[in-house]
Amino acid sequence: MDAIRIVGGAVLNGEIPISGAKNAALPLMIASLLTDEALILDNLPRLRDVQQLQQILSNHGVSYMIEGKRPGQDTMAGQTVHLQAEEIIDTCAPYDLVSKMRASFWVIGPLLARMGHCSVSLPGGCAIGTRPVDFFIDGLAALGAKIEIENGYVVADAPDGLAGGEYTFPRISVGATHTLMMAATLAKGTTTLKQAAKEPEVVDLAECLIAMGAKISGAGTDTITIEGVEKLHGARHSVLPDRIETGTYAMAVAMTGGDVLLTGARADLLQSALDVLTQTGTTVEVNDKGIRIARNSAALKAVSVATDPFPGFPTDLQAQFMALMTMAEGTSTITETIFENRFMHVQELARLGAKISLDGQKAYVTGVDTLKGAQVMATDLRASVSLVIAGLVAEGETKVNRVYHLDRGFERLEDKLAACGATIERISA
Ligand SMILES: CC(=O)N[C@H]1[C@@H](OP(=O)(O)OP(=O)(O)OC[C@H]2O[C@@H](n3ccc(=O)[nH]c3=O)[C@H](O)[C@@H]2O)O[C@H](CO)[C@@H](O)[C@@H]1O
Ligand SMILES: C=C(OP(=O)(O)O)C(=O)O
Repeated sequence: MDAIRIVGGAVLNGEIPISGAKNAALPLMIASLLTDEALILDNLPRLRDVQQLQQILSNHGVSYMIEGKRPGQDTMAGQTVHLQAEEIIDTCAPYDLVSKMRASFWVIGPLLARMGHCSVSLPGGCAIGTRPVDFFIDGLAALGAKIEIENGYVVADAPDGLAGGEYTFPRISVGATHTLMMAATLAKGTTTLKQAAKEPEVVDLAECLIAMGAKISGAGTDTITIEGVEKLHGARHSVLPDRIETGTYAMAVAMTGGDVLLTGARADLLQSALDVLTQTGTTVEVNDKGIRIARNSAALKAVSVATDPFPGFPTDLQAQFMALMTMAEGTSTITETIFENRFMHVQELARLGAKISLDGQKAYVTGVDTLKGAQVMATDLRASVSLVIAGLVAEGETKVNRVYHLDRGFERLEDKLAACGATIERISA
């Protein structure tokens, strides 16, 4: 199995192109199930989760065609992919496929809306908490579906189609908002979703659905209204830049020092994280090409953060920020409020010499002068990349095992960092 080998100590300088967002690409691909015409997605990142979802969608009958590059086009630019579900050939999403990633469960919304029936295995995804699906079940029931859980599958029926309804999410859920919004586009009548997620990926999906003929207003606020239509049609949509990839590289540069332009990044997608970085003493400058991150030899200041739904500090950047704080001056308190088990990186950061203590949902990180390279591994995607960030400054060699987690969500990670001067490579462990 591959591993990432890093020799710490290099300062990062140069440019890093930001890819299309994994967490927007996945629901956008799933939206292709809602129409028999082609959905063309530009700027789709090359990621393991995208490949995995392609397999799941192909099981339902979605054809997948990657457009060749035009002459002169950057070979590293995101892909353009045509997805077309001319016919749904299978309404069952089986355990083997769905158990590998959380987002695959979201097919339940479009399949039920288009076909009036489906059975979808309970999902997998990053091991960061129990991650129940009660909001999906209650929300789809509010749209008239009859739902049973049978042998690990959610079996959903709406033989006469879904009907518009009102659902208030008990707490903010990105995936349940995506799913109910997609389902409601083909329901008879108007649906109101209250306390909906306001994440940029929800807005991106809504924009794509609107381009497909859906009638949606309020995406990006906490109340989304969807007036059902009889049919959706094909459309072309470009996946928005990855705010978590952006924040990850921003923290890497803050960690090593240097000066890097994150090209194609959009500051409005992660303002809270950028504000926190500024407080650490890192320079954050927005220009017409993206976001420039720089830090000279001045020490990093410890800053405390609590994760929160958008526009708050994202839980998907919590591990990376913790890595940064391991080298800051003073003690930082990091509070995780979204997932109950998202501190799995703490013990691995400790292997590199970090000083972190845990008390329930709070981590207290006291900065140290040096980290030292070691063999580490993580159990989820963002935890894995936090170890890469720490490895970039740790003395000597760090080997990050279980690299498949990184491949789920970071496109060409080692190439992007190496191009800015990091000593990092993929090796066969
Ligand atoms: C592929 C993707 O986009 N994944 C993102 C998505 O995950 P995901 O959509 O799974 O996360 P949610 O927003 O649904 O989860 C938020 C909280 O709600 C709880 N909950 C959710 C649904 C439900 O039916 N019942 C319930 O209790 C969850 O356990 C969690 O505590 O949003 C998370 C929060 O920003 C991010 O960390 C993930 O990277
Ligand atoms: C938690 C994540 O992904 P997933 O929801 O697919 O597990 C993530 O992207 O950080």
